[in-house]
Amino acid sequence: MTVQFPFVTSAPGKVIIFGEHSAVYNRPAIAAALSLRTYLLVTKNDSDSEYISLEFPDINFRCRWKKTDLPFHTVSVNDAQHPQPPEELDPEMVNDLGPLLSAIDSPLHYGAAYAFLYLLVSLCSRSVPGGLTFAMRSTLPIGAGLGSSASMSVCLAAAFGYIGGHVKEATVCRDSKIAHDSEECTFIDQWAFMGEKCIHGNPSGIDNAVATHGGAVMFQRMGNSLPSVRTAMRNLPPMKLLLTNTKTPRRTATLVAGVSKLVTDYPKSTAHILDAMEAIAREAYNMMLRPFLDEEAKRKLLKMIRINHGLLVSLGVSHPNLERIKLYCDELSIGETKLTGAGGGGCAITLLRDNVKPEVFEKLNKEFAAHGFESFRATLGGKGAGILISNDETILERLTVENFINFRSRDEIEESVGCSEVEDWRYW
Ligand SMILES: Nc1ncnc2c1ncn2[C@@H]1O[C@H](COP(=O)(O)OP(=O)(O)O)[C@@H](O)[C@H]1O
Ligand SMILES: C[C@@](O)(CCOP(=O)(O)O)CC(=O)O
Ligand SMILES: [Mg+2]
Repeated sequence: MTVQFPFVTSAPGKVIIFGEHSAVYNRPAIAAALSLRTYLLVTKNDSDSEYISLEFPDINFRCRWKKTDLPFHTVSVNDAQHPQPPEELDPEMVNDLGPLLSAIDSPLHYGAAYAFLYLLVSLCSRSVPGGLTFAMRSTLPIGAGLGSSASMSVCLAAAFGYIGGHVKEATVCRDSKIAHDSEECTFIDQWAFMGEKCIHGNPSGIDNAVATHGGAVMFQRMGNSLPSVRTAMRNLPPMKLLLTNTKTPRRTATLVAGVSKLVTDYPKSTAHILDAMEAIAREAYNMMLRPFLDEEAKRKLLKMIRINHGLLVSLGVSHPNLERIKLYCDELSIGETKLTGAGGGGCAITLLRDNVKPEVFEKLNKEFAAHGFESFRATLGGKGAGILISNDETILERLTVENFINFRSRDEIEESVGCSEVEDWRYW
């Protein structure tokens, strides 16, 4: 299989509707892909063939490594087989990557570089061409609970899987159905999970599953040695969701570690909290299987959002700014609010009641603007991992590192290379 450069891979972010954090403790959770996505451009420059470079302007980070310094010797290559991800990060590889990462002092940069190198060395052998540059841009807010880390890991796993010859070029075009499944998807999903491990230690796998397969899922991790269960929810009933970003930065790694400590220190009481979260996710799943929600179902779903948020508060993962959003939405009676993703800042979702008057939203937006919060309506259940390989001159002109670095807004990214704008995108 010949690899054609340049190419772009892409994957969506996600919204967890029920079950964040409890998902890490093998409880079911419900999440859907989001219309905001990450794009990874891969270009080849033959005059710079000793190096592999990354350009991650979203986090103000660029770095490059000599190809001969990469620890390819830690991977045993069997050309007849595609590499299988280990249960845990490989200790030898982790050890050998240490010196390549030691000069990086920001945890944001460190996590991104660690996932990048781990997946590069695992999926591309020594024969990886030198002179490659990987430029990443995201239309998602980063570190805000919408799964930017998983969409990044999926883009990396897909790109390295394609370069390493483990993932065939995708063929499914734009109009075919969402929540796609294939051998390639399974491979990308499993390796993206390793990327998530590099970034936040103990992921459940729900974010990479949604970013790979798209659509909406009920997901349950079954422990380290058993495969997770992923049930596609094909007809998510229409739900009016408002997403609000507190813009308060936080790291998933810190919040997941905080909950882990609480679960260790208070095993009995936290077990009840996690059980309650499981019950909510299961009840919500049964309700969300219906093609539409009657009044009674809507009322119940609103209450479940409220209960789930309360349980997350008790795990210590809310933040005063998330509570402010909840307070304003409660005061104006526009719906029920819960944090989404790891919490501690980042985003809240509000399930809106019907018939909220436009002037009420105006009032709410003024309150939010005064605090620097940003609200947007989300489209849920979009496409999963995709690849753009094109021979069209007008598209090729856009696929330059410089162009990727200089995009100034979400709209510019979407208009230039976006999945919703460019016809040539294909999905695995
Ligand atoms: N576009 C991007 N460019 C570079 N790194 C990214 C990008 N998106 C995500 N990351 C990595 O993922 C981390 C954020 O992951 P995380 O804390 O799990 O938050 P979330 O997944 O909710 O956005 C960042 O610190 C960075 O290391
Ligand atoms: C808290 C958790 O449930 C979701 C984290 O999502 P995010 O990184 O905040 O987008 C962790 C996980 O499931 O891996
Ligand atoms: Mg994340």
